[in-house]
Amino acid sequence: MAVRDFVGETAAMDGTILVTGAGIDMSLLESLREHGLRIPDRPIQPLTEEELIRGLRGAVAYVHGGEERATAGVLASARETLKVVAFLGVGYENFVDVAAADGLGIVVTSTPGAATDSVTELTIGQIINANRHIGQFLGDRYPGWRSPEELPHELRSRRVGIVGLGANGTRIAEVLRAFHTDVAYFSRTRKPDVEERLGLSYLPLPELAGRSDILVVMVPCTAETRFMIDVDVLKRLRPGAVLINTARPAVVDPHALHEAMSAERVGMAVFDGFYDRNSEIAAKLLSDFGDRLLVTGHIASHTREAMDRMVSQAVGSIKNVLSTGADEYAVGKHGGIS
Ligand SMILES: O=C(O)C(=O)CO
Repeated sequence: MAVRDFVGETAAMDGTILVTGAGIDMSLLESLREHGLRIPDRPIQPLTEEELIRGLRGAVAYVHGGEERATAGVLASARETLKVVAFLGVGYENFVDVAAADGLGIVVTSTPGAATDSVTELTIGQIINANRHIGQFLGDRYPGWRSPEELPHELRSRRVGIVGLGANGTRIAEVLRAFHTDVAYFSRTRKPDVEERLGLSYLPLPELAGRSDILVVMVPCTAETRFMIDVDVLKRLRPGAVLINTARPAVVDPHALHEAMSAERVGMAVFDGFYDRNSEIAAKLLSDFGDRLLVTGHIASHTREAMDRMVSQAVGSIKNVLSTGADEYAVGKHGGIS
């Protein structure tokens, strides 16, 4: 389809835009009216596939800011009108079936960099929280340490390993270095410039785990990274280590985590977003480890600044796709950064 036809068709369609999620400033979408899109009053939070399919009826664009899954079936149901899915965030892998979208000619975009500071803040907050046992002493509880060995350590004397040195991993390393923390990393591709700038050392994953008091997981969840933090990695951690996973839960094998927490190899684990709560292993982890397992409800990018940045970036991407069929933040076969 020629670009002009594409634009003309879109404008003539007077289609809608489906917006999902929470905390989205809808006024940031106003300029999409120029592209013939009707803007809804508020985002919705579809809970079921049927609700999502219904929400997508007549939609030309879809801002995905919620926790719903745009499966192959969902996307196929919208194929007549849907041109673009703008995912708010970078971890789209388990939320949008990009291969199916590619097959249907629907462009999927993401928002790299928009939430980096927010994700970093939550991660650093949880590192400090876990390292200093803040949660344990809330309510004016006095520790009464039985020995000096029980005392927590300053970050200056902790060894942190970061798995994944993308934008988020790099920013986390930068902040940790401000605490004079010893930081090493593992990444699919080595980053000599970052190593030099921040004084980081690179190690293969097993070695990285073996020297880490705190292991931070910051990789997308793909076929390659699913369960990459497995029994072998966890058993190498220093006893009582802290595992911080503010990326995607499934990067850590939950059965291996249960084993490592039972053996107190992992002293504390932190997740932002968790495994399917209906699964037996999720229930077991939550019931067996109490306040050694800290779980937040996927809030890493939930700040006003990150949300506004992500929505503005998504609006730019939607405009590009509707007017040219392409965008620099497109993922999958449409290229771009991921
Ligand atoms: O960027 C993303 O995909 C996030 O989920 C941030 O938490």
